Amino acid sequence: MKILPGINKTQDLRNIKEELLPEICKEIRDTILNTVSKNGGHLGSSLGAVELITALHYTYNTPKDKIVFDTGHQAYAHKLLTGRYKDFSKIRTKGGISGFPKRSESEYDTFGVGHASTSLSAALGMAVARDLKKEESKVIAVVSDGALTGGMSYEALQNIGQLATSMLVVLNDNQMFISQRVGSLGKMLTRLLTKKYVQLAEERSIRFLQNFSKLGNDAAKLAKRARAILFPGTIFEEMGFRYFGPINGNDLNELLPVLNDIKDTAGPVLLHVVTKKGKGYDLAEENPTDFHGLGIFDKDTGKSKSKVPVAPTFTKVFGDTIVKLAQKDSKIVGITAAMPEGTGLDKFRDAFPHRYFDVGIAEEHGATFAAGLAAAGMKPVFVLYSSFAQRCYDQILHDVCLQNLPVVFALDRAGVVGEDGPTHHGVFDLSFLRNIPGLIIAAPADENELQHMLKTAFDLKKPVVVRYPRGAGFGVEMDKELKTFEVGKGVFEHKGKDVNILAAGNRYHPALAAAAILKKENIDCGVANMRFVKPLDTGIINAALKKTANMVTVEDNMLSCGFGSAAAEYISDNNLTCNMLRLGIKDEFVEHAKSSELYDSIGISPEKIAQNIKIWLKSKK
Ligand SMILES: Cc1ncc(C[n+]2csc(CCOP(=O)(O)OP(=O)(O)O)c2C)c(N)n1
Ligand SMILES: CC(=O)[C@@H](O)[C@H](O)COP(=O)(O)O
Ligand SMILES: [Mg+2]
Repeated sequence: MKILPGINKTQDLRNIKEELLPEICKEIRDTILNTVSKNGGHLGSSLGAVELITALHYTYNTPKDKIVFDTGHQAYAHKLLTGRYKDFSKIRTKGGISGFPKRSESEYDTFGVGHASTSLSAALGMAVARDLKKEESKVIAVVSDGALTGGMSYEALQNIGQLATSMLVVLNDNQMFISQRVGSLGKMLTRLLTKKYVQLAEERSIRFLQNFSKLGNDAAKLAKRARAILFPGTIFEEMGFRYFGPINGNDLNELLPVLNDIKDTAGPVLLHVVTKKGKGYDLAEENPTDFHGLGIFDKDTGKSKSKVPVAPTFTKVFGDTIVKLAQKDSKIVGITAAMPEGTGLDKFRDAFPHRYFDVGIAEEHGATFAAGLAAAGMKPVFVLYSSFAQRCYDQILHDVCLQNLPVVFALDRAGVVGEDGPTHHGVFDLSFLRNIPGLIIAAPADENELQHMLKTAFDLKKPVVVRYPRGAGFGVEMDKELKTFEVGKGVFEHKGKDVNILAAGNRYHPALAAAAILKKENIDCGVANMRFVKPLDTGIINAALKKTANMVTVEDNMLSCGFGSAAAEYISDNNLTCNMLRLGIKDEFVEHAKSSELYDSIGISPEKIAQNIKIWLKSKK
């Protein structure tokens, strides 16, 4: 008889005898593996954090005590222990529970996550609120080694040290990001894991303290400083934390007594736990990058069961093209914020290791680092997911565009991304970038255009954003030779006499399909491939309006301030006569579901574009 299905709230867990916890952890692991193999999702981090999450809920009085997860891709065990066992089979599916902690989903989800490095700030806010309200509760932030590389984490650490309020930071150190860990912080953590080193450093510190004890108060200060040099774990201590660890975070026998011991410690405490990414599933332990986040797969063999796309992904085309361009230009350097595989920059890394930079989960730094490289004559491309580019708005504006520095931003995962949901949809970039003077924003229609657009971006010697979606291309023919597009010029072949669609980026091919549907109903619909959102091809707008006043814009971005808005601004500023329908994302966050389902529900799939146009044209008569 299974125990896990009977746990509906964490008090049920706490009522269970400690000896049964390993069995519960096993059930959690089996459930995670079975479900992720069917639904896809974040496997390795979740498997690695099973004991840690179980021990935290067992020790602390949740939900009164608050656990704040960082990034949230490791929290499946938390979902299973907090009343979502039954819903777990629908995780990441349309209408099902989210893959990330989400406040609207459960009182146990204290803070919504998806983007890294927020846990320390959010947990501090909760701890301070508790103090101000004179309440009694504990606050625990669970942050992994990767998330700790993000700048926000340091901003929070120094503020926590300053405020010195009681809270626990659990550093879940699995020595991995999605890819191999990078950065000097990781090196420091690795040193801490070398037990011999730790013991030696501790002994030396104690001897040092004893030798200087006759110096009174000064000795303590001196000794503290010396300890920081001898025992690097004390970087946290120097920032105002009491540091405990490292302990084995996959061993309940180590976790439970330590958590119990430190539970009531006043002030900021940092507990360093060491876990194994993919724990309990050999294939994931051996290959944590492939099993970080994945689609459906056969759990016996680990082989993907997702349909193999016929066309190359945009990511692959980016990777291949950047290598091609860099072979001819030694000034091209590539930057990623901890996502070499996800962005396709791994190919560039392997070809040009000295021109490749993984800056960690540090998008803000990455953008200004690129600006510095450009200021010194290099040609940087910073490739990142559109939604993570939200992190570096000011760096793009203030450090790159204001100085007109030639940085190419390749924004992968622009538009809806599917099952990761609202934290990850890249549907804001056109809106938040379009207002930056001097920035060129390109939205290639397909994978063939992407390769030409990347060449164009470097040729322009200006700040350029090239945005393209997640997943496979449209299967169009790929030109062998790269060419340069004329900036701000699109393509408008067939001009419709009943209506014209102006399409941005990957909505061009669906718009063509929509026009074909409309043709069957005797509606003559033209389609323009805009290629650039800024500068806008206003010649296309003029040409379209010469044929008919009926104009439709379509984009996989927010309607507010997006591509359609740009067209509307031009029409209004020039007193043009136009009946306009703008298709895109209304003023709400897009939930998780398959991308195809989302295109449909937003109204920008071929069928829905055609249907929307038909209804709209009818309403005009
Ligand atoms: C701001 C931001 N940038 C990038 C990502 C993509 N991302 C998700 S998990 C991850 C690696 C996280 O490493 P770590 O925090 O150590 O957690 P682990 O995967 O090892 O459990 C990255 C880069 C993100 N979620 N948020
Ligand atoms: C948690 C996180 O931010 C990443 O793991 C992200 O989910 C990866 O997305 P892709 O699957 O699109 O690479
Ligand atoms: Mg990690």
